[in-house]
Amino acid sequence: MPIDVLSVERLNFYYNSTEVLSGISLVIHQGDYIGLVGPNGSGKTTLIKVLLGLLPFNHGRISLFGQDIVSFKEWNRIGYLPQKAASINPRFPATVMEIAAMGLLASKTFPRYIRHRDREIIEDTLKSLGILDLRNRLIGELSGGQQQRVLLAKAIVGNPDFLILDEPTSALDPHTRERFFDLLREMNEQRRITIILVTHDIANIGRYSSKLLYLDKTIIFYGSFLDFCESSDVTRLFGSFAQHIICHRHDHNNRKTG
Ligand SMILES: Nc1ncnc2c1ncn2[C@@H]1O[C@H](COP(=O)(O)OP(=O)(O)OP(=O)(O)O)[C@@H](O)[C@H]1O
Repeated sequence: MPIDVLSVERLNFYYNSTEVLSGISLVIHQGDYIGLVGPNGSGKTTLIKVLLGLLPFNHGRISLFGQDIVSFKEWNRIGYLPQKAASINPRFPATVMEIAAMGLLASKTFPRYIRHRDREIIEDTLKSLGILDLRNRLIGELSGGQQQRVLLAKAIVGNPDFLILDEPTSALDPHTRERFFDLLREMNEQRRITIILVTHDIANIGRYSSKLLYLDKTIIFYGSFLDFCESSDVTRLFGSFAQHIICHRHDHNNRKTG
């Protein structure tokens, strides 16, 4: 039986005494591509940080690749792009190539140095994100969108099994955004990489992901787009307008591609 990429049982998380995540239970399978949506302050980033072991949770249980998070060590299997990619120290003395290389070094056992083949992999990744020509520039000298692409390169260069992206396209121009989503689709469909994508772009989310996770402190909806679009519970909860916005684009894309 295949091992679940992620399993969460009855998770609760508090900041001080304020409950931010309540009774979260979910299972993510290999190859799932999940759009994580919800209003501002609904706990999306907090959930991601808890899943990455960056915040200690109060109650519940989390397993990654079948192992309890408490003893999990294979963090190199997970690529992560944090939300505030643009808040880079302008004096950070690393080039684009060096930042991207960090994502590859994390997955290496000793000796940890970059070989010729690694350099090719890094350059291919930079090229796929349209930033190969920036490879020798210092990260602090780049624009917000360029910096975001560099951090994306770092997150995906090690070919992770599980990719978690917190609003990855907020600083990208439309052309780069489309290229980026094509790249994610290829990683998901051809390499079966599991993806969680946090986004506020609900009008387009159905074009990219296969499942929707709607969070508002607790899970409001988690399932396929088909279920979301056909559910009368969803209509009651979100209103037919919001449901239509999400489902219309999904239908449109299915017709286009299918
Ligand atoms: N370090 C912190 N200390 C205390 N409260 C926090 C902290 N970080 C976030 N919160 C609170 O936790 C709640 C969830 O925040 P979180 O950033 O997870 O939401 P989000 O869904 O990612 O929001 P957004 O869509 O605006 O990015 C909010 O009420 C926020 O104010």
